[in-house]
Amino acid sequence: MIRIDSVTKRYPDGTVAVDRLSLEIPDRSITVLVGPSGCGKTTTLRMINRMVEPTEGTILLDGEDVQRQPVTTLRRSMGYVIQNAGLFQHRTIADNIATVPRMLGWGKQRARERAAELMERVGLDASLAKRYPYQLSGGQQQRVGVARALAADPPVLLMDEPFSAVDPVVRKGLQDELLRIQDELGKTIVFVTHDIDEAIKLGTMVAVLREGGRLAQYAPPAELLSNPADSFVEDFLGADRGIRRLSFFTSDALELTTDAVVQAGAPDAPLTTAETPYLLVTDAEGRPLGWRERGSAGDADRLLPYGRPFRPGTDSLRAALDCAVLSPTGWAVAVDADGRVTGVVSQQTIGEAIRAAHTQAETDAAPARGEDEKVAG
Ligand SMILES: Nc1ncnc2c1ncn2[C@@H]1O[C@H](COP(=O)(O)OP(=O)(O)OP(=O)(O)O)[C@@H](O)[C@H]1O
Repeated sequence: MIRIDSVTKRYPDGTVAVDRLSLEIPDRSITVLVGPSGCGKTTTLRMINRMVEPTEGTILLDGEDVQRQPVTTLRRSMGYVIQNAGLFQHRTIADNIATVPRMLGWGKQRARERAAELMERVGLDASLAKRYPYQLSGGQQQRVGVARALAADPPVLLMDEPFSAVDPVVRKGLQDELLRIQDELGKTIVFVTHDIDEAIKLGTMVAVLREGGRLAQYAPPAELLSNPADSFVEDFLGADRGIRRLSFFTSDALELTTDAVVQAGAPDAPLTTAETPYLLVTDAEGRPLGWRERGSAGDADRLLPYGRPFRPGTDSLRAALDCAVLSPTGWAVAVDADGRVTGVVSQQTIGEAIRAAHTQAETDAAPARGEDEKVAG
């Protein structure tokens, strides 16, 4: 575990970049440092691998002060990824990835095999191995940066705004890839970003820093969204935190109804509990085609679009609500992994599920707060 214990960094010109920061960074999870420009994120990250030395305080790695460890040994246990990847322009992709293994004395063949293995892991086609960085897109270069940092299999990855320079679509791909790699490899990752949405998506724990390098809040993302510590954190989280919080609630408890689902060509189902004036029409395989009004013939070309369906359990309540809001009927369509309709659900039912999820979250949080009060008392 990495423990940052009351660390301060004062640069020679007097700038206090980090002010008495304490953080326990859990093993095998992603901890995100987020905050406005100049709040000391990069300085904090660089103190972990001693590219910057603290003025006061200690940083412990597995209980040992990093100051007491030789810099080279320390850095070998920590992969480092930066914005724009920082690749060696005169070396091929494979050689870039194999840099650290070669430095560690691995043979050429073994290092090359490791590079090929990592290219596959980060989603790069093997045909790119012999290219040079300038022959790759920004997103591909960033993947190479991640592969290079993983090459010697270090337990820790330090990532400084690694995805900031690419467009939103590529960025989303890189974030998803990082979460997948993290699931497979279980690294301890410290990730710096100024983008709160990225922090909320990636972080198991999120440290929000404010200017002057002071910690504003350290909490799991769902807790940040539900209980921002103060107005600074609240402003930093942005306007629609209530909606974003719904991403952390599962949709698997939503009560779906199949009463309003009919196959193309079938007559209306009798009015039942699902008293929607619309029926969802599916094809013979059960895939959604669109909505038709009760009593209408339901020609395929006159159906109302059903919007984007959601998958109960896999997708969150936010996704379910989004489907319902986008649907012209106000009902969301639920599908299984094969895209077959498993039922429909109204905005009203989703609203009830949201209220129930909030109540549950508060009940779950209450005993923990009680414990705190006991300790404080
Ligand atoms: N070598 C240095 N000498 C003096 N001041 C520095 C030095 N490096 C950083 N600073 C200052 O320390 C503060 C924190 O900088 P740091 O780069 O850690 O912030 P950051 O949160 O990573 O910012 P950004 O998001 O803009 O990259 C800033 O005020 C910066 O100007």
